[in-house]
Amino acid sequence: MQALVDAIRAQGVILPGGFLKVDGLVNHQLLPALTRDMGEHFAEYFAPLKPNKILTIEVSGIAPALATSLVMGIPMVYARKKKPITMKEPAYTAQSISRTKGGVVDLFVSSEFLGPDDRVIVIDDFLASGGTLRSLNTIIEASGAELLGLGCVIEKGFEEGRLKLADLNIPIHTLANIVRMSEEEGIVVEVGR
Ligand SMILES: O=P(O)(O)OC[C@H]1O[C@H](OP(=O)(O)OP(=O)(O)O)[C@H](O)[C@@H]1O
Ligand SMILES: O=c1[nH]c(=O)c2nc[nH]c2[nH]1
Repeated sequence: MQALVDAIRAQGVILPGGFLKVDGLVNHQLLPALTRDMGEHFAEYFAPLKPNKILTIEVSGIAPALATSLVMGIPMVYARKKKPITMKEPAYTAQSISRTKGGVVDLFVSSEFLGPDDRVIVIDDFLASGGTLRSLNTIIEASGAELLGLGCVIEKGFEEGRLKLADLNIPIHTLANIVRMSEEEGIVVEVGR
């Protein structure tokens, strides 16, 4: 998605530890036209798989997942990181590592909104190590739903999450790929794959 690549080149900042700050378009402020385009790209790519549900994880996955759900006309469910008292049991749970905040987080999805009838695509903001998708897949498997594919806004190709998830045997589609980034070279980014 060329507009996303341009926005990353214009606004992306390299932070210590191999982190990319894109708070102006993905992780803090959201841009309506860019976010709508993300949804349209994911919807077009995943429509042939005929999903009936989108799963994401709070917080930064919600915007691209909702944009996709609006175009596809299917519900979007987000895994919660704290179990509210309103959540109906049984809830499926898995642990994941928060890359930006550090530490282990618990993820919860109620059986009320995910089950054996669901054909699921996962939409998230970043694909880095692939650990988060692995955790969501644990939840999907426990629920009896079927995982059809993964869409992420930004892939950090140098972390090789795509390779690490190869055993899942699902299509993975990203909108921009960070090939590498360093002080010397800056952010080397290309249209996703
Ligand atoms: O492929 P991975 O190595 O798992 O990294 C990707 C995950 O890291 C971030 O989550 P995080 O909890 O840090 O941030 P958020 O609260 O902004 O969603 C991001 O939102 C992805 O879910
Ligand atoms: O804002 C972010 N920047 C990153 O580099 C990253 N990697 C995983 N998750 C991330 N979130």
